[in-house]
Amino acid sequence: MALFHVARYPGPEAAGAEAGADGRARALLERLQCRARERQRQKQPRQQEAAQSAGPAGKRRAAAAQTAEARGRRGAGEQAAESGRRGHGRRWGPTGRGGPWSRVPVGLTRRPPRFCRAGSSEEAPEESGVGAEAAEQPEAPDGRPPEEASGPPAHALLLGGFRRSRAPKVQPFLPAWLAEPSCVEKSVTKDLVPIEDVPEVHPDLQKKLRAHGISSYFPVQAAVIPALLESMANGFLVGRGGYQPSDLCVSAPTGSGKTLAFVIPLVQALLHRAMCQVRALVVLPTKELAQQVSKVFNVYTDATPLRVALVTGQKTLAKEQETLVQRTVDGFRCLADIVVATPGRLVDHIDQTPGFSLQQLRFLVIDEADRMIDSMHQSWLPRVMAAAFPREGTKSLFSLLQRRQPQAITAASTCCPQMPLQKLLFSATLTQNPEKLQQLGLHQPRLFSTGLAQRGSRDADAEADGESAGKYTFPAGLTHHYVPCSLRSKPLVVLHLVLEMNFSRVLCFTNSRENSHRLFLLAQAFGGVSVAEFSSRYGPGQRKMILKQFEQGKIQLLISTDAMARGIDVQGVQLVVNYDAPQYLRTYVHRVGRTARAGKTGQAFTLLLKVQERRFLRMLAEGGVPELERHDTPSKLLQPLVPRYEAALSQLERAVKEERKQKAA
Ligand SMILES: Nc1ncnc2c1ncn2[C@@H]1O[C@H](COP(=O)(O)OP(=O)(O)OP(=O)(O)O)[C@@H](O)[C@H]1O
Repeated sequence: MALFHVARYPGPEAAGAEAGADGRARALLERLQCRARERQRQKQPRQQEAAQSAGPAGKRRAAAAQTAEARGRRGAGEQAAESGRRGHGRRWGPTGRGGPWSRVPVGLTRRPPRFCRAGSSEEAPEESGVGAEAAEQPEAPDGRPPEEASGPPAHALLLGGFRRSRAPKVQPFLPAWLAEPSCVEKSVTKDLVPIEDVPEVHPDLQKKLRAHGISSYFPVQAAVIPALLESMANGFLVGRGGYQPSDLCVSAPTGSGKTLAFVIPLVQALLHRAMCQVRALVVLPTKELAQQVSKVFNVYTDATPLRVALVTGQKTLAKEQETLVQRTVDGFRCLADIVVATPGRLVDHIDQTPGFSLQQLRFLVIDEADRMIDSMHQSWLPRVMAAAFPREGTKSLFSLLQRRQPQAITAASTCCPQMPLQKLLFSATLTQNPEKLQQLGLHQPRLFSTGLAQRGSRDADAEADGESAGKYTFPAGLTHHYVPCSLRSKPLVVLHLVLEMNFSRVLCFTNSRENSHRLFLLAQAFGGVSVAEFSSRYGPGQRKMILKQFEQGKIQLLISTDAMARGIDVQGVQLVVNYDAPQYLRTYVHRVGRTARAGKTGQAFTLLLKVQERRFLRMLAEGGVPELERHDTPSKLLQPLVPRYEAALSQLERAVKEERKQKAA
């Protein structure tokens, strides 16, 4: 089983922690030295005074104390110099060579400092450990503790008297729109709104919704659809008085129906457009997701004049160009009203497709917005904005409607009708970090959220970048479990879960392509379960086929990398297994969100090694995951599978060798 790599959490055992402890040790040591020197400076006049008043005996004691203290300072100075020389390497105790304790590595010691009496109970464990290294002295040769040996007298506190005061917590300042979102019910089984109760939606669209088995709107749809329709009440143009509609951000759990929350209003807004122009652009992180969203658009634009183009790189550039523009005698004709794209391919078309124009773009939807913000380094958004807002003076067929970036409203700016560009952000894990959101240049944004309002702004700083403070909400029908197991037994536990639970669709996530492939080969060799893998080893066409077969129930166990963790909506996934525990809470949210969608129930099992347990469970608890149920798999349950498993392992070894040979050839 050494063939499987397991991503380990960087626990205290990890080398990184040791390096971190070194850095902290050095900082603490410097602080201690500084304080000791200061205390000494304050003490010196008092000692001299006392010595003068106590006569020759007192003078001797004072001199001894000073000598000892100087010795202590020298020792600490050497330590600091030594640590400076060695950089981040492993360092040794302060008095250097000789003493029986002196070769204890700094990062490993956890004893409290003997000289740090005051305040030592308040210190963080790492700091206590480091402090012990910094301040501790060797025992005297006669075995007496240093206080009793020839060092300084007990009352001469060399280092100590310091108390670690808590730094006041900096409260974040959140803009009002983030701090006070419009609250949305998180459960899709509560607060459903019958379709007829939202009369703003076009009757044809209502009919289509019913035809597809949708009789009520989920809470996020009931909140967002009317808000969006209202913001476009003035048609494509800016409202009277220069009114520009607000950008919208939507944060709602996985499987809560966010896709229809933008598809319905966008289709309705474009239903009566006069000319075909690209008015709506939807950007998504992966080809599969883009394909899924374009399918939903196709359903609701069917039997309308609206055209949807998918640009993801699945076809050649030329083929995609044919769906976007057509050359005419006097220029180009646009062929798409709605473009669904991945960012890279979109930029290719902006650069290389003659006649492809975003100057009439009215809606920019950024789905899986937090992931898209992470990919901002690709500069796709500035490229889209530059294409959507032409430089002043550029001649255009639609110069009457030529628009400028939102700016201060003046009498002059309101005299020409302008088409606004409204940004719509959607995610189950939308960041609340204002700095990150600022990169999107949102205009008077409005937030719809299922979870953040209850927590208020206080927790938002914890959320700022990462993964804590109970900020995410999960589908109500999802139950979370963890399975303690060893590295050796992990594949066996997966097979046991799949066979024991007898689910027709199980999605199993690993942290790498390699792990997915080997687990797939092993499960295949084990037999008794129809298994496939989904990763970048396969081309888009093959991946599409695999997804289809999985949806049809032809594949019982699909082993996947995180390529499938986000947004993919496969009906009837009952069980998600995290073969490798995800490293980030966001990843966990999206992986387990492939089950328990649209009000259904589902289960998530995470396999945890002993070293991962504490940290992983803490991460989830801080992130608002309902308590995980422990699911033990005693060896007597696994035992019957072992002989087949051993045989499968041998087959796997052979298969891996064979693949290596083929690669090398
Ligand atoms: N009002 C509704 N009634 C019944 N089913 C619905 C409704 N709205 C959406 N659905 C179904 O719910 C499922 C999940 O919807 P969708 O993919 O939009 O979720 P999501 O919120 O985008 O999830 P994720 O965050 O994982 O991308 C889809 O299969 C969709 O058809």
